[in-house]
Amino acid sequence: MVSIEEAQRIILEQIVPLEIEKVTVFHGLNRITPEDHVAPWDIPAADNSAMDGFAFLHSSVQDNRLSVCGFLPAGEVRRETVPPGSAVRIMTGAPIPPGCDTVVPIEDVETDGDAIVIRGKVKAGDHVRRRGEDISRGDVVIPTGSLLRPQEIGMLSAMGNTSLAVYRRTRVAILATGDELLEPGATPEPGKLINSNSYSLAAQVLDAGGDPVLLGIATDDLEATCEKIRAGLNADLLVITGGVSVGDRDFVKAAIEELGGSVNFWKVNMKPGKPLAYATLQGKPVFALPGNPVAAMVSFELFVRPSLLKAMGHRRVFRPTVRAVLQEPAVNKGNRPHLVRGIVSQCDGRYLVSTTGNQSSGRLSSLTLGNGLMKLAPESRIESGNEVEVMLLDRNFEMGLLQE
Ligand SMILES: Nc1nc2c(c(=O)[nH]1)N[C@H]1C(S)=C(S)[C@@H](COP(=O)(O)OP(=O)(O)OC[C@H]3O[C@@H](n4cnc5c(N)ncnc54)[C@H](O)[C@@H]3O)O[C@H]1N2
Ligand code: MOO
Repeated sequence: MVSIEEAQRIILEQIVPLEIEKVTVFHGLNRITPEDHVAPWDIPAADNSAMDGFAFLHSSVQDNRLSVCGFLPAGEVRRETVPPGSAVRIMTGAPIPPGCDTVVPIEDVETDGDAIVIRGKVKAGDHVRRRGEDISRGDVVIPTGSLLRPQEIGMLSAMGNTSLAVYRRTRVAILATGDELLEPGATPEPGKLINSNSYSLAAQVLDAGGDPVLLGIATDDLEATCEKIRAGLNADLLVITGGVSVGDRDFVKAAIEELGGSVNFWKVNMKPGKPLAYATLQGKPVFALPGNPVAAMVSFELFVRPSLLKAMGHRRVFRPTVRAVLQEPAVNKGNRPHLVRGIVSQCDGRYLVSTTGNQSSGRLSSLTLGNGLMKLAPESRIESGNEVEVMLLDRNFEMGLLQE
């Protein structure tokens, strides 16, 4: 049995970045750039006005008075020099005309016929945005390995890109196994239950930026399991749930081996998720996750999600962790590290955490009620009021609430 950390190390060592594809700029959102993006020109391209106002030469002002000799909207260029003692009415974004070095906003002047009188103090260079003050030609603006957020998408567009290279999305084939499973839409008869794992896992794949491919359900039969796994081999990575424990009808490991794959390890020292098997089949990583709905999702979080992200070029592949104050005692009587589902909240700048109650790994509501995982060491007890480390599964609880 390997530890969680050892399992992550073995898996992540084998994951290599996927190929690169070209996408339209805004489809690059949340993807990773495999190349440096260098500024092809200065932005702004010229000194320009930051305000709707009047442009003039600061040293030529006498008695705060300037005569107005023209109008310059954004999108136009004035080539004639503005004479000393004169000002041009200029709109935000218009290039500063020759002979000027300063802008005064409209609301800081009084009009007196064809002249303006500046109220208050104006310093030379005020309200002028300098050429290249955003980015300068030749700057590496977005380095290799950067995550493309909306601001990077805007910057790439400003740099003239209409398409760009990103790492391809990981295609993840998802297979559920078990004679007891029905697809959603059916009403469970005695002995049957609905396949929820395929959909929670597909959602986890989407959430990580991957591309899920649903293979359906394999019945508990070696041949049927082999056939379904074969159908998933054109994906980049396979995720199978159920049939990986020691039951008489647990065929997943045997099917992988039958198809020529090799199991790198089986069983991780954790609860839930212990029976996880990690295999390689035709060069593809195969994650055989336990069937219990919580075990499947928690082991996806710990092992599959970081792998997906690494394959898509990400370097930050692990969920954030915070220290939170326990609101009740937490006990792990077992001999495996226990990933206890918790409800994390914030109060007066501190994180608080309580458990989601019954931690059965068949109880999916232990995840729907919460937003974090705390790892309790074997045979340990942590008293209320002590701090524990919690991995945050989402940060929605930190968003500002609408006032009713
Ligand atoms: N004798 C032992 N029995 C079990 C052990 C063990 O060490 N010795 N381990 C237990 C643990 S821990 C887990 S976790 C489960 C995992 O077993 P499998 O991966 O073989 O999963 P199944 O037996 O196929 O299913 C377990 C459970 O989950 C339900 N399930 C399965 N697939 C789905 C799905 N797609 N959607 C929703 N629910 C699903 C299934 O009906 C079972 O109730 O084994 C323990 N047993
Ligand atoms: O470890 Mo199993 O994964 O508890 O349900």
